Amino acid sequence: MPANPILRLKSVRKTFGHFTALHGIDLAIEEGEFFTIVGPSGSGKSTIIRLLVGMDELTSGEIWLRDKRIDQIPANLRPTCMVFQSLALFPHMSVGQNIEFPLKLRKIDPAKRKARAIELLQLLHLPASYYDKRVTECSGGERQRVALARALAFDPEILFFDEPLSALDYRLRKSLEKELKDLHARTGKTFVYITHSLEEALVMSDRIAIMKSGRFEQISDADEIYSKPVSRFVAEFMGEVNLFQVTASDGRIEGAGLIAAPGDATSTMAERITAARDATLMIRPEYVQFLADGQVADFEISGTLNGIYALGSRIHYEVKTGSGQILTVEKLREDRYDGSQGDTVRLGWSAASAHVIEDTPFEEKVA
Ligand SMILES: Nc1ncnc2c1ncn2[C@@H]1O[C@H](COP(=O)(O)OP(=O)(O)OP(=O)(O)O)[C@@H](O)[C@H]1O
Repeated sequence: MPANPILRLKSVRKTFGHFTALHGIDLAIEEGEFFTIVGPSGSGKSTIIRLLVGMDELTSGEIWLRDKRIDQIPANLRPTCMVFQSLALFPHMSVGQNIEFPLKLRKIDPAKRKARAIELLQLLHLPASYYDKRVTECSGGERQRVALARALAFDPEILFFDEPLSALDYRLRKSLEKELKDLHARTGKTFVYITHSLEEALVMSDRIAIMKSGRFEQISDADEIYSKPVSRFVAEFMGEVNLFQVTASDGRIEGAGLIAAPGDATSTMAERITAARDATLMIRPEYVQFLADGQVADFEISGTLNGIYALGSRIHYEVKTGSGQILTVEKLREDRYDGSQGDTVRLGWSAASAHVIEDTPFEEKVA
């Protein structure tokens, strides 16, 4: 729970007829944080943003901006700002006029407006000469920057982003991700960003909320979500993963052909597995080793090398176990495993690199 939240959602529910899009969610976002909400299509990301900026009404619950309740305040009076997915720049205006628009609304005099617009162009790495350029003559990436400059000209308390990069090509998206992160650091503003792209979330965010069917499954930093997911859903959403349904009795872990070496390393895990109603052992592909003859590991499993896939700098190996499960092993190109399809292999990993998922859904509690 953040110490100094700028934005708080308390039991926010949203229904459309009989359908519940948000199930009473709680959330607190820290001042100056880059907070990303990520989840599959239809999980409720846009619904949250629409409620936050006032484009739609809550069914029940409250939204607070610092110590002020804002859910009943009309959109145009909320001190927040949204960068739309479709940019909504004024096509008949120049870049400068677009950026200055919010300042003009506030009746700031022309010389000051222009100075601020040029400052913002520079902040967004656009040349000052773009001030007189027509928006229609800008590229897609440049328009995104102009839209961001205009959003910053509003000087909002919080900037909301609704998938602003989704329409751009891969290279441009990658470079704008880094620029947005950098912009966040330079402005010190609070950014709330929604995306269905996990990669985007990982590159930019201080914290990530994973959404599923109108609820948050987990809210944490990227590292924790990746290495300690609270559910199978989060584990799989965060990338390639090997999962084993396991049970434990008398300190021994069993399941799906796994061999767990008894001892200190696995006994704490065994206790957690015994206590859990439904436990899954998780190991990411990059932590799995091909074991040499005589080599031992905390966890071991045998199988047949089923496929080898070169992915540029990395190689993925698919191994089929005795129970028919397909496991993935990832190696860097320089650490490639020297084997061929059809080989019998032994895989192993340490208890420290594995994680037990107790499959209890997570809800952040807000005081
Ligand atoms: N006006 C509406 N009337 C009825 N159902 C709606 C309405 N708006 C959203 N929904 C439903 O609410 C759920 C959440 O929608 P939302 O747009 O928030 O999802 P999302 O996570 O943003 O998805 P995407 O990534 O596809 O944009 C979906 O099942 C959607 O069909």
